[in-house]
Amino acid sequence: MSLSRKRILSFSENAPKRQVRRYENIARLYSTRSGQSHIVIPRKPTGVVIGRSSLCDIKIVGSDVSSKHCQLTLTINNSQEHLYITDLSSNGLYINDELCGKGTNTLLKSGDKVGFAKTGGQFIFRYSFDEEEGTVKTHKRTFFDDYILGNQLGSGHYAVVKEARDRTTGDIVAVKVFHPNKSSNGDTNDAKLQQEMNLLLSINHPNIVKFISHYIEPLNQNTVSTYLVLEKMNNGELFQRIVNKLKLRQDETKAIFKQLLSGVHYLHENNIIHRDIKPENILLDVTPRTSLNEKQTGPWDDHEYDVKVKIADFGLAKFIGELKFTNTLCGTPAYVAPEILLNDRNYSTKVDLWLAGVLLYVCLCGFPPFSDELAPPNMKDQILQGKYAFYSPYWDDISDSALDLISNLLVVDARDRFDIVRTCHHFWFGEADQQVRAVSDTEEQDMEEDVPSQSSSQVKRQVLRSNTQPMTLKERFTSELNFGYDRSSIL
Ligand SMILES: Nc1ncnc2c1ncn2[C@@H]1O[C@H](COP(=O)(O)OP(=O)(O)OP(=O)(O)O)[C@@H](O)[C@H]1O
Repeated sequence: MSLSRKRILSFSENAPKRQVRRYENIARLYSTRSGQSHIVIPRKPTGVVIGRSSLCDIKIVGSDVSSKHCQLTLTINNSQEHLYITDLSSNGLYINDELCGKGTNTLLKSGDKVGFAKTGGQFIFRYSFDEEEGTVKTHKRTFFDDYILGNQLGSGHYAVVKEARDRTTGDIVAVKVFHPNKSSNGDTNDAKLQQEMNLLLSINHPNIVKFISHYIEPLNQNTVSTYLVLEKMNNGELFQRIVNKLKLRQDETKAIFKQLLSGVHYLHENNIIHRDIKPENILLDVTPRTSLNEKQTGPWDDHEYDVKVKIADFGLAKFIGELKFTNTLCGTPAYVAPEILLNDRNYSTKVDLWLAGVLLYVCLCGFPPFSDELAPPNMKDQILQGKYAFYSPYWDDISDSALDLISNLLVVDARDRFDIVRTCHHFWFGEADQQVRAVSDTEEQDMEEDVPSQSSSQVKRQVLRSNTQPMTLKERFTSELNFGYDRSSIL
């Protein structure tokens, strides 16, 4: 008889007066020491206690093992069984060489190393359904089955973002780990959510950060953590590019916007409204130039061969809840469309065009069109009234056609605002980059001919009040750094 069989017997023998009940196995602990027996864990609904006492369900030996060292508890989450291990010991329970701490609950994953104090031995934990072929029950793969988590890339309001490596392909991805949420109870909303997730998973466009997969991992009996696996972008955010350069050239902005609007168009065709387009959510992948003779794909910096622009964070409300998402948007209103501020539930895809207008303004002059420095009125009222201007000297060298486009995007009444198709076809995009790069007298003449007279009346060039000074993104970023960096409060 094998030693592991003996362990099962010791489990059954602990209930001599009751009917001996045999439970199916749920997992095994494989000893890392040769000669030491493995432990078989039964699927006992009331939990399994492991310790030195013969009253335990599973008895283990070791001078510093506590009489009740730990308890394993079975939970079912999203139709999936998991075991939690609770540390009851005085001398320590170790998971993956880390001390758990008395009273703590830890979710066990296949491959975890479990140590019982110093003398109780070390074991590798595996769920039975991970290793038994032909069983009816299939173990839904967990995030940790598929990926190895790496360094943190950053953090936002709702999540931390980490790098991870695909265990099978070796591909590097970005993983958004959302702050823990209450676990669901499998109601009909789950089916709807799953449907919406499937739509997000099907989104495939060169200017949208690819959504690869998602996992809902239980943290304990009541909470879950969602892992969103995303294509990893390698060169940071548009935000940082604007901060580094103070503002972007017109030709560069145009090349970035052509890509960005192509992504927005695709989202709108799929009935997805982003609602949070801002420089932090536009990520970049830069391919360096191999030599200065290599022809660039666009008006990029000298060392850059190509800059790919991708929109991140679409469909976020699905993961964090509609109310929380809208509240967060309205908490940092520089980029919020008026209809969202007014809590109009009938908002449309036009919301994203307002945001594109704000972003275009920021790219070209380096500061946002609505801010408290420009008060009165306060920022919220500036947005609700559509009160902004193209201040001299910041906008002096920017072509009228760019101003015309912004004027057609920052329109409070969404019905009168440009939609994505009109925006993509705006004549600013047709202007030759060469002309825009260095504004010349000839160019100004050419553009005057281009600009329809009706649009030029909307262009509001204005001289700033003498006591007003708009703060650039860079100045906001630097001053926030001095007071402890919370980027979410910058814009
Ligand atoms: N797919 C990705 N590839 C590489 N880095 C990413 C990716 N997604 C997010 N990041 C980085 O992770 C950090 C946090 O991103 P996250 O989206 O959580 O926050 P945010 O968009 O900056 O703010 P919030 O979500 O609060 O609006 C950012 O610095 C972002 O650049």
